[in-house]
Amino acid sequence: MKSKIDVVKTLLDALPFIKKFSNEKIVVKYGGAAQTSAELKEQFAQDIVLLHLVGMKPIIVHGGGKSITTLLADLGVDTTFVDGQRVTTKEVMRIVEMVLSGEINKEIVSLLDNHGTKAIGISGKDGGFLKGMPKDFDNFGYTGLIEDIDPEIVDNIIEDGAVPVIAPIAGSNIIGHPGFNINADLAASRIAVALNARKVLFLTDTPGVLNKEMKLITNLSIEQTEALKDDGTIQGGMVPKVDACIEALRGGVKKAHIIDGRVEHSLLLEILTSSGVGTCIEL
Ligand SMILES: Nc1ncnc2c1ncn2[C@@H]1O[C@H](COP(=O)(O)OP(=O)(O)O)[C@@H](O)[C@H]1O
Ligand SMILES: CC(=O)N[C@@H](CCC(=O)OP(=O)(O)O)C(=O)O
Repeated sequence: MKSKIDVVKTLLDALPFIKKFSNEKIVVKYGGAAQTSAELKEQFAQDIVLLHLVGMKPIIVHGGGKSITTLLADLGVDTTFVDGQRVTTKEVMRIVEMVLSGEINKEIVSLLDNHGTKAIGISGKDGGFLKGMPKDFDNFGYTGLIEDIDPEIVDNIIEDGAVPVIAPIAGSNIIGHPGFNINADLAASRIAVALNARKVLFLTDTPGVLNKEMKLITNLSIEQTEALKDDGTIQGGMVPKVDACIEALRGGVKKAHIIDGRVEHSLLLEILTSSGVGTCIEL
């Protein structure tokens, strides 16, 4: 058991990190793969509440790919992925919006609320936050890219002392358009850049970026990351994730981390300790 002085030391160890990141915006991409158990979800909420209470400005962008795939299967609707991105028919788009905006977004908001932090859930359709455009309509349908961001609604939520919780769906300027399904990793990086975030963290279901021997790579430059994509070491869902890290870094975010959302309190370990966890990508 820890002695009382050990407890104090743990708190003091966190002090430089609290000073460094206090008042800074930190975008946390909470992937569907890291939302697997009720216990992990609770711990994630506690981590966000603590970061918020010590003065940081966490912004959550969530995924939910696994839940979307499960509901589509339950409904007997086929779904396919190309390079880690879902092909989104009009029918799939309805389910994507139900799961992301209707279910997961509100679940995260309630969790944060239950732990004592005011949270406001929106999708990119709210307040004209994200405007999308087709990635490649013929091959991907309503899967989109972000064309434009108006950060005002999120800045207002932060100013109001709440944590923004964002579902990665973009609106359209065309009347009656169903909107766009945006890969949550790519949404997180664009949002991090537009909001001048200091850091972006991606919580997922692997220890970080793994090499061909399945060992964790703790630090990567952009060039090294591109090389791992080119030689096929990085595949599937990790492709949009590292693309998102690179986009965030090129847009001025100082560090991008890919960390294991299955590890207890991985967010606090990464942000408030010197040991860090997962893969850190920087310029
Ligand atoms: N080099 C790699 N290192 C780690 N994971 C990889 C790598 N290449 C492919 N992957 C895959 O990427 C997955 C993470 O992406 P994804 O399933 O989309 O997660 P999330 O729902 O968190 O966005 C991992 O579970 C793993 O199967
Ligand atoms: C275009 C595209 O692929 N959109 C994703 C959106 C959710 C997501 O990105 O969820 P994860 O972060 O849990 O993978 C999808 O439909 O699954």
